[in-house]
Formats: sequence, C-alpha cells, structure tokens
Amino acid sequence: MGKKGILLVNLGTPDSPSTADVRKYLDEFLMDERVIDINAIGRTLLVKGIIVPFRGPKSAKIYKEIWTDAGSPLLINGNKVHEEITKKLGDDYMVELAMRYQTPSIPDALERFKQAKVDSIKVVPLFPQYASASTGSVHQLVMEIVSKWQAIPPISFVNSYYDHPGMIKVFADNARKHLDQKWDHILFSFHGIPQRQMRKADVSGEHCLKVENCCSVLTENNKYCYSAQCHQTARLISDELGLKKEDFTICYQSRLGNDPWMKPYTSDILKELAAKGAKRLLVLCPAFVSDCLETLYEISFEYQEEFVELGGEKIQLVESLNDNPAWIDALEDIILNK
Ligand SMILES: C=CC1=C(C)c2cc3[nH]c(cc4nc(cc5[nH]c(cc1n2)c(C)c5CCC(=O)O)C(CCC(=O)O)=C4C)c(C)c3C=C
Ligand SMILES: [Fe+2]
Ligand SMILES: [Fe+2]
Repeated sequence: MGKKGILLVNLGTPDSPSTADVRKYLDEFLMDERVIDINAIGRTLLVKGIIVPFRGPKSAKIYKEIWTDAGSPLLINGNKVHEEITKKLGDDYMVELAMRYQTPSIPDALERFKQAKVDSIKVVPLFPQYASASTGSVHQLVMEIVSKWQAIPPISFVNSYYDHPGMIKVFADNARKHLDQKWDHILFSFHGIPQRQMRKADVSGEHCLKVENCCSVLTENNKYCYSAQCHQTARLISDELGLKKEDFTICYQSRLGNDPWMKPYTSDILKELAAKGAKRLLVLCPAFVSDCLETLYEISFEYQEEFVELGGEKIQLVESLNDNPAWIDALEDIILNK
C-alpha cells in the first residue's frame, strides 16, 4: 500500500534577502490574481512597473533585518514543523512542506508525491483563517497542477481551522507567559486584506460590509468571511485568557496600496491608544502560525518605533506557534480530523 501524502503549505519567502531575490518573490506573489485582484493589465503595470522596482529594495532591507544564518524565519520554522510532524505521523504518511511562492515549491512537492505513488493527498495550508489570497490561492494552484495528471488520487483540502481548540490554547499559553507584567491594552493584530476581497468572498452576496456587525460575527451567511473568522479566533483566545471586552482590540496590519483594507488598521489603533495615554501593549498575531517578517519586523520594530514616537513605551509581541510541541499536536489533529 502507498503512503498518504500530506502537503503543508505556507505563504513563501524570498530565497535570500538580496534585492534580486526579493524582487523575484514579490513578482510571483503579487502577480497572483487572487492577491492583487484587479484586471491583468492593471496588475502587470502596478506590480512590474511600480511595486517590484520601488518596493523591492525597501523590502530587501527589511528582510536583511530578520534574516538569520539559517535563513528566513518563516522557512526555518516551517522546516522544523515539517520534521516534527513527519516523526509524529509515522511511516504511513509522506509529509511535504511547500511555499505558495518561491521555494520549496508546490509543483516539486506534488511531483514527489506522484513519484512515490501516494494513495491520497491532503492539502493543509498553514493559514488558520480562510482568505482567497492565501488558502484559496494554494487550493487553486494544487487543483491546476493535479488536474493535468492522468491518475488523480483521492485529494482533499483543509479550508480553515480558526477555532481549533489546541491551536487557540497555544496562542493563549504563549500570551499568558507575559501576563505577569502589566499591559495597558492587548491587540489581536491580523494580516489584513482589501475590503474588495471580503465582498468577493461573501457567498450570500449581501453580508460582508453591508450588515451591521458584519464581519465580526461568524454565521452560516458569512462562513468564508476572513474577518469573521479572525474575530472568532481572537474571541476564543480572549475567552481562554479570561479577558474582558474592553481589555483588547482586534485590528489589521500589512496594508499595501491605497485601496481600503479591512479596518481598523493597527496603526490607527496605536494612535488612538497612545492618545489615551497607553504606554505598554501586548500584541498577538494569530493569522500567522510562524513568526515571520510581519511579526518580527512590522510589529516588533516598525510599530514599536511608531508607538514610541506617539508617546508609548513598549510593544511586546507574543511569539507565534512556531515549533511548539503543543502546536505539533494540534496540527496532527487538524491533519487527521479536518
Ligand atoms: C495570513 C495570510 C496572508 C494573507 C491573507 C496575505 C495577503 C496579502 N499580502 C499582501 C502583501 C504582502 N504580504 C507580505 C508578507 C507576508 N504575508 C503573509 C501572509 C498573508 N498575506 C506572510 C506570512 C508574510 C511574510 C512572509 C515572510 O517572508 O516572512 C509581503 C512582503 C513583505 C513586504 O514587502 O511588505 C507583501 C508585499 C497582499 C497584497 C495581500 C492581499 C490580500
Ligand atoms: Fe501578506
Ligand atoms: Fe464579512
């Protein structure tokens, strides 16, 4: 009997922090029609004519700040998780780690499954909340590749696990390590997406950004709403920590371009809190299962600097799930039971 193939997929990171490699990464990433979801000509002009040439060198500088001797944190953590989960699942499984953009690539991982004649494939995006730009894009690429195979094995896709109790507990336990100190406020800062993408993923056609409380409460009508899933993740972590409503704010970071993205923006919340006299903030980023550029640089460095300029003192990032053994247990459950 063949093995069961498990494909873990994270977003991707450049092969090195050189400007050339960062440009290559941004080009592949932002030319994805689910990421910059405008018409093809507009996307090509924007990405190849503006973002890649101008943002490339700036991003490369930032990547150099977080790069370690072993490489990019996102990939280092991914490799550790890959190793641990492979051990845990045992000989009946063949686990591959891939990145949606750059390396290790999805086509190469699928080819290895094909060569190994796996009995089935399960695709597990490393994104707890569903968004078209992340999970949707991984699913699309896998389907495009596998659809060309002569013999297509049984294949399944994990959609989301924003409420997985094991995962929620690891985020909460990581935050708890900081709760012996005094914090003026807690932020749940998720990676944002353009509002346009929220409307497009609205299966009811009349919920997202239309109904009151839309995108903060998860219902049958908005089950693919990234924002509602983010709210649910934050609510469950805050329940686990016994936080009161007024102790925390849910907000969104990483905006790119001038279109409206999901609100409130983390940078606006920092301004509001600083104006109210807040000095010390604890920040969780539960859209990321691994620390990466968005946590290690944007939160711990960029927002820290901004907050100090606004009169604040300290922003403390809660570490992500990374290779925490309790996360490996939760991931095993997601792989086996989702
Ligand atoms: C959590 C899932 C993610 C979604 C959804 C997502 C959407 C999205 N991102 C951009 C633009 C950029 N994101 C960048 C980095 C980045 N994004 C995610 C995750 C999601 N992005 C991760 C894990 C990372 C970090 C990767 C790493 O190497 O550590 C970047 C690159 C950095 C920079 O130059 O700022 C860009 C650009 C868009 C437009 C988008 C659309 C919905
Ligand atoms: Fe992103
Ligand atoms: Fe919504």
